[in-house]
Amino acid sequence: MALTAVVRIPTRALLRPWARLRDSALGWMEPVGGVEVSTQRFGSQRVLVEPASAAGVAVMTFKNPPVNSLSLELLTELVINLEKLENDKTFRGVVLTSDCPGIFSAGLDLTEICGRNPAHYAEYWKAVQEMWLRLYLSNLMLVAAINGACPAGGCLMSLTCDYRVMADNPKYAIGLNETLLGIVAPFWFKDTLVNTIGHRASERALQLGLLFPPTEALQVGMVDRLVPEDQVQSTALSVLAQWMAIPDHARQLTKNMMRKPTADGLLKKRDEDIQNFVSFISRDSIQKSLQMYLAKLRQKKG
Ligand SMILES: CCCCCCCC/C=C\CC(=O)SCCNC(=O)CCNC(=O)[C@H](O)C(C)(C)COP(=O)(O)OP(=O)(O)OC[C@H]1O[C@@H](n2cnc3c(N)ncnc32)[C@H](O)[C@@H]1OP(=O)(O)O
Repeated sequence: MALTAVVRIPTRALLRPWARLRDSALGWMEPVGGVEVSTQRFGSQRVLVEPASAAGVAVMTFKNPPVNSLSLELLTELVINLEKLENDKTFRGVVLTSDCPGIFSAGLDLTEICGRNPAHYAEYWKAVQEMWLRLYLSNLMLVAAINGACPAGGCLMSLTCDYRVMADNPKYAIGLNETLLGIVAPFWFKDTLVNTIGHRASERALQLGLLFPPTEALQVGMVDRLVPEDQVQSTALSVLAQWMAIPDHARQLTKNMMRKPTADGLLKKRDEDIQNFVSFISRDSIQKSLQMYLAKLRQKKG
């Protein structure tokens, strides 16, 4: 469709920005009693979903350049697209990957947690929680095709998947590096890591903010397989093909049995976790650390 084409947006979507994002993210723009707007205003989508050639499988590609940072918009689109895939019973498995060369995701968008107000921090953190809960408890089989750097929130996102394939390129690294920024990975980040690589390895990795190159990530169990860069997505798809042989109901119940207690840890105290985040991130000392870190990232080029 040409960028200037006119579509009708339902009035409810104009009244509620969240609904508008929903509609634009998924192309659910129904031609019912609204006002006309140009699609140009909704042109760039941050999460692409394409059916793969194998039946029942989709590829979800994050497209939020330059580094796929987890902005509020990206998080929102991700959750909405996942929900849409879950509701469409033809899909059983999804590969999560990135469209940004050399970067899977740079993690939380630092501009969302730096220099904003408490209400924004609360809204943002709720969206981060939602992303984690939805991915971690998804009934779908999720395979991360990690085709680039994967720090912090990017690593968390990949850890919610059922299997991780990473590009065997020593330039890339994966890990929860929060302490290097002077911040602390929350308990549910920690729990997700412990469930993946065990307690001792997590303790060391979290305290030191370790970013593992691919070979070490494989050794510690943070990723399941390394392949040449150009085979990451095809390998993820073939892993999914193997998982598809398992009856869904048995696999889903097993996944839920393994993960629900961890998710319940957050579900029981979501509001408290938001309050803790807001008061932690609003501290002057934390804001200073984040500003310095962002400035360092920006200076790299100069
Ligand atoms: C009690 C409860 C307490 C709770 C505490 C809070 C818990 C918070 C939990 C999670 C934290 C996070 O996820 S924080 C994010 C951490 N992420 C990182 O440390 C990664 C930072 N980025 C990089 O290392 C690199 O950018 C890269 C390896 C991902 C890519 O390198 P490359 O050289 O290709 O690109 P640049 O570094 O030049 O970056 C390009 C451009 O993007 C900006 N950028 C990078 N990362 C982020 C980010 N995470 N958020 C926002 N913006 C980012 C970077 O500044 C450059 O911008 P400019 O083009 O303007 O210079």
